[in-house]
Amino acid sequence: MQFAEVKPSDIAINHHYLQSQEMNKIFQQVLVPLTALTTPLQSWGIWGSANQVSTPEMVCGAANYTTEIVSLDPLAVYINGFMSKSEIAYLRNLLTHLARDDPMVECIIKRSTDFVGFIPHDGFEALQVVRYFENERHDPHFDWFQSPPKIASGLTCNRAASFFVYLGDEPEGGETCFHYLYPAPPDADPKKFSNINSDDGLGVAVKPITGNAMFWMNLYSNNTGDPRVQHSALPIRSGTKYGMNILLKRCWE
Ligand SMILES: O=C(O)CCC(=O)C(=O)O
Ligand SMILES: [Fe+2]
Repeated sequence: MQFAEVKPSDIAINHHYLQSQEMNKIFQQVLVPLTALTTPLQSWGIWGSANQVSTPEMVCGAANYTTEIVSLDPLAVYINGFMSKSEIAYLRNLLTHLARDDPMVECIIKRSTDFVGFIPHDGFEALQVVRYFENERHDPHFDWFQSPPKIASGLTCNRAASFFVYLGDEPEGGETCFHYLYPAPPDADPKKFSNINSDDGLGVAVKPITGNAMFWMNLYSNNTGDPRVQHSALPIRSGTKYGMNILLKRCWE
């Protein structure tokens, strides 16, 4: 089976990542601060651990996803059907007035908390929804902070792991590229994955399929950041892409 190859030169130089004032205004009141990665974390400690979470039966279906391990070390997992079409429709309809205690937000946090299982953590940051228009992209970056912030209690916190959930539409382009993960094997589903044609032979690109998600670890167990999970989003060639970051916190003394 042939994979469409993505060349490193396709990967982001001048990305425009939701920096317009207009977009910021739209999302400021929302659940969902559209923060750039460098924005200080206003929300440490607000989003909670499992015991703060209710089960909003009305809007939150039973988890109904399947998983495929993309990389064992660093751990990276592809999730089929992490969010259902109706959950995504609900989220996208309410995007501009969704409250922090909205049952759907609680549902997503609960599902994510269940997924991370035994991984030591301190709850989640506020959800971040991002939108890309044509030609927009996200340059190679880490989700973990190189200088992790100290919170009021004196603890230092960083992003232990990330989920990125594709919320539609399904644009041309817009793949999430992991530059240092091994390429997809020949029997991987080409609808979901393609390979990066890099000099070092590494790299996998994940296509934005609505409802599916990637999960990966950002920190080693000694809390230092793992450079192997550098990633980027390729430019949208046509269409629009919505996605959601669900970022797992970990704090230490
Ligand atoms: O848009 C993507 O595919 C990835 C986005 C991302 O890495 C981020 O928002 O931190
Ligand atoms: Fe990221």
